[in-house]
Amino acid sequence: MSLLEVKNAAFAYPAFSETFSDVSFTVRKGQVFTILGPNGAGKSTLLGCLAGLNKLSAGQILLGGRDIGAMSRRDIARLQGFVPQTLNSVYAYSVAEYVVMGRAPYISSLRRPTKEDYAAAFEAIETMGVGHLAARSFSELSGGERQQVAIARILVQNPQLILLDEPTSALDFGNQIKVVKMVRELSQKGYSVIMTTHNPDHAVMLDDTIGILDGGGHMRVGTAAEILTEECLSAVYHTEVKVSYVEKVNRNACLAVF
Ligand SMILES: Nc1ncnc2c1ncn2[C@@H]1O[C@H](COP(=O)(O)OP(=O)(O)OP(=O)(O)O)[C@@H](O)[C@H]1O
Repeated sequence: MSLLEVKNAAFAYPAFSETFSDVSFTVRKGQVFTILGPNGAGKSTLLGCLAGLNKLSAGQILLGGRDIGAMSRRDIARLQGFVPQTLNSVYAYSVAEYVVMGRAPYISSLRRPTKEDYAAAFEAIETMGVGHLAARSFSELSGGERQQVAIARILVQNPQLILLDEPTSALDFGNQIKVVKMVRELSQKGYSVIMTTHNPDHAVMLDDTIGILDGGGHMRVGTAAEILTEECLSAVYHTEVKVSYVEKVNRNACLAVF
């Protein structure tokens, strides 16, 4: 059984025409599914549907075999962690307090986080290389630092499926690659990951399944070799793209003609 099954999904914001329709794909344990597509194509909206936050107008999403529309937030959170694109914090939580909240699906409302919960939080903070930020206030962090801390919180939540909405958007060149490598490592450990990105090279590096939204509400699903072609990328991004093998890095690179 697939961990996630998306069947003929469609979504429309109230009073708007459909953002996307007839989107179908499955994600199994350990699989990375990268979502590409131009600005406004519906990547974040689709991720919101997969997280159970946006209600489909047609079709069905099954998480662990259950219709996500019929699941409680707590049940969803035990299986799935979501890092949205914008990370606001109204309260002045420290990074450690923010990350330990990832344990919430396992802590009853009457219990405070234990030493073990904090130990798991500090381990995740170290894994993300942000140990130096542990005592800082989350609301004072830069956008990129918040993204890294938010991923640490998801690691503490220990879900089977991790949804990352543009996890590299605010990151410098080195930290982008660090996050892409971490996604690959998570999949090797058996986590399933769905992430959106504006950089097709990230999909090349992850070399797994890709769904590309075309800006007209349709999603094409396939392997990196099937989707990351000059024809497909040039058509979807409305700019001439060349895909070239680069021996020095031993992979294809997607290059915009300038
Ligand atoms: N709350 C809303 N009400 C109405 N329309 C919305 C709402 N949120 C988003 N949209 C519209 O839905 C479409 C898809 O938006 P979405 O944010 O999902 O795109 P995206 O592919 O994630 O874009 P980007 O790459 O720019 O982040 C856009 O046309 C956007 O303007």
